[in-house]
Amino acid sequence: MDVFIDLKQRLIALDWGDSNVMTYAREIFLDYKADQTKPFEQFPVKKNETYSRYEICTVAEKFNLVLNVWKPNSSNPVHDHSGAKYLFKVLKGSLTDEHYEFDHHKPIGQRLEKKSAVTLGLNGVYPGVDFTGYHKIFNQSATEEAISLNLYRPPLWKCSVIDSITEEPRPQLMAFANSNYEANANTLAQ
Ligand SMILES: N[C@@H](CS(=O)O)C(=O)O
Ligand SMILES: [Fe+2]
Repeated sequence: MDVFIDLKQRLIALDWGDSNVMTYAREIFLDYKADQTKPFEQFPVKKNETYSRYEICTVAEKFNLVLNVWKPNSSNPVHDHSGAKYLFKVLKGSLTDEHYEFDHHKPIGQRLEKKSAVTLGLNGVYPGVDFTGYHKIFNQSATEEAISLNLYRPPLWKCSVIDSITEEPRPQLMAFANSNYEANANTLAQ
């Protein structure tokens, strides 16, 4: 069952050349309601991972849609999106997004400065559409898994992670827990 088919079709129908497209995508995200009848069992956190990424849809040069499934008490490292803008919606549990400023010229221990934080509950949608800096997302719950649906424009496939010890940016390629999800944008377009 493709629980995201309607959402994908609405996103694909947008004009991705329009500079306001993320605002329209945000409206679509606000409209979309998580179905609470256990539709996410097909997306477990993989063994040895604290969170797993599932590719839901990629439309080259336009956007990609990624489902992130977070174990209790888990976080990703502070990272950027290589210039891609993003949005996300909480489909299960609650998640916090912290934004940081990274200054390579400062001494280690002071290079990352927390600028803001937002915590979103079920069906909460990230409030911005323009942020392209450094951030991390985490699940503060000690007991509950959390799930977010993240949208990136253009598609996110690499980022820079700030190493927690050296505080140097380290390039990283995004790996997906599903390598050939059946319902990609090409399938939809046919
Ligand atoms: N791009 C992040 C998820 S989010 O922070 O946008 C990751 O894969 O860890
Ligand atoms: Fe991110």
